[in-house]
Amino acid sequence: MTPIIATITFPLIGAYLAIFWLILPVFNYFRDPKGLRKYQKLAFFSGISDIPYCYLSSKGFRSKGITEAHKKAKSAILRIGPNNLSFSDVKAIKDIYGHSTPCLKDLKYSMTGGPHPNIFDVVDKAKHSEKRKRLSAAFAIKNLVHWEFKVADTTARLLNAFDARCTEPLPAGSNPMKSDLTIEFNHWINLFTIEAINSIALSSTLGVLEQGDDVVTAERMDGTKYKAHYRKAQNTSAYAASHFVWDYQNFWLFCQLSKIMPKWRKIWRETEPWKDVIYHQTITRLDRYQKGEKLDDFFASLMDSKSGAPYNLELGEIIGDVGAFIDAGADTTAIALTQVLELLIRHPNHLDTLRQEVDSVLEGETVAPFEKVRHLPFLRSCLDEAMRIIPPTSAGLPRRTPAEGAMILGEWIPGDTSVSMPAYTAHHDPSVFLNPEEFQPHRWMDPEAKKKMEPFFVPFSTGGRGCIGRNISYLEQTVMLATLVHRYEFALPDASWKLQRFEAFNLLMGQMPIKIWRR
Ligand code: HEM
Repeated sequence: MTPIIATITFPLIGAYLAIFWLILPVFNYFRDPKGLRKYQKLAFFSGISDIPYCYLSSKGFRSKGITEAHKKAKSAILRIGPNNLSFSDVKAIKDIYGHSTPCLKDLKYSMTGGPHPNIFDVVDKAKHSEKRKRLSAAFAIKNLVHWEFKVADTTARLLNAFDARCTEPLPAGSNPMKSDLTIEFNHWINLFTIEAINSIALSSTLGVLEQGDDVVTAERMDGTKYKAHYRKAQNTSAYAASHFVWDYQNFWLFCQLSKIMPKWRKIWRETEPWKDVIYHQTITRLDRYQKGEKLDDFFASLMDSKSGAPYNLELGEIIGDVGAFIDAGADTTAIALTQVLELLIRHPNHLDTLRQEVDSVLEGETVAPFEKVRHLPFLRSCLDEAMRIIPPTSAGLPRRTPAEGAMILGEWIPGDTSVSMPAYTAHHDPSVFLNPEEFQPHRWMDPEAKKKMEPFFVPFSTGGRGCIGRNISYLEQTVMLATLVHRYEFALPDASWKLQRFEAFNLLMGQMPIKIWRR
């Protein structure tokens, strides 16, 4: 930069920052047009900037941070940004997310979505209903039977990998040797959920379970192909956005500024293949469709109505929705399965109870048949209790009040305000879940108690924008957990070992090295 340009540029940047980051926000804070100044703040600067919330997000567990901040402030409503309110009373769930809420998905979704909104990030109610209706049959509980054989087949492929990595039984009371920790469970279970969703959604087999890694083909729109890390690209995309997206005004600027740092340049580079993986998966399946192959998968429901009439969607929309399935449908279920296994290994009494229940219905099958295990009450209690204690999507899902405002928790919240309630906060409310920090699957076994807890158990969110893949996830989780506990014994490195997490959009899990051996 020449000295003359520098003399003009730096004062301009300085003036921009002073006006838009300080003078206007402070002026608006005191002018208080929406009356939000009465609420307690997450941090000293939360009334004038979203940076404190971005900072909390960058620390890796914002849902827990927000839960603690509500407790510390002894307040059910917390101002977490100039135009952003967090709620901690479970009664707010219905107001913000319930079927009759007037709130819509917040700006976050359009900012991180692609050029064609997909079923996950589309904001407009009518457009969302149209998409959801098209896909509802494919996701319906009565149609699970279509996907069961795909899940069973993928489970059997994971067992091949696990059988090959089995070790000798662990002598009672000892810790495994490092060389016996042959399975990084979170890695393998992610490969399983990646294969399962690609099979269910696109009739595609990637071969990652046979390879033991996440390397797949990515394809640019000009047709050039290259090899890319599927899971790494997906997770890094969520990781990168989660640092900056909460400041809607400055999101783009923060992303660009971050690229000054070599660490962030590398991170953004690693995100790039994700769109090319989605493109390759879509184009490959589209080619099979155009050649007249009849396949039973989500893609088929996206292309033609039940009577066979084509929807004639634009390619961009098809790519968008395929991206939504394979993005939303893999890591969430993998997080749930890693979490439940960790908790069960740490609570051998519950693992024993679960084994007895599963063993009582299985008769030598390698993969647990869904029909035999789907109604086992303790199995379902273990899955739900793990998703209660650590919801895979723990953080507050941002919604926006309509222009005319909305009643939340008995308070009138002005229009165009961001509002949210973290599932983590709801699931750790002691007035609903007694001793919320304890893993107690039995809490779900009493039908009366269950009825009281259920409205506030929201790992899949709730209402019209609740998870459409819930039944499929339960299918995968139920078959996988029953199969694993029936076939293997497991051990963690030692009692002090801790599972690492980073909350991007979902609560991504770190490595979980385990020793396994056949029962
Ligand atoms: C344990 C597993 C899962 C959890 C915890 C989970 C959680 C959620 C949550 C909390 C939402 C609402 C997101 C928001 O409002 O921003 C959601 C939406 C969604 N999920 Fe899941 N999910 C899981 C599995 C799946 C699976 C297997 C699929 C299969 C494709 C899937 C597909 C979707 C889609 C397409 C949406 C958007 C629905 C809409 O807006 O109409 N999810 N999920």
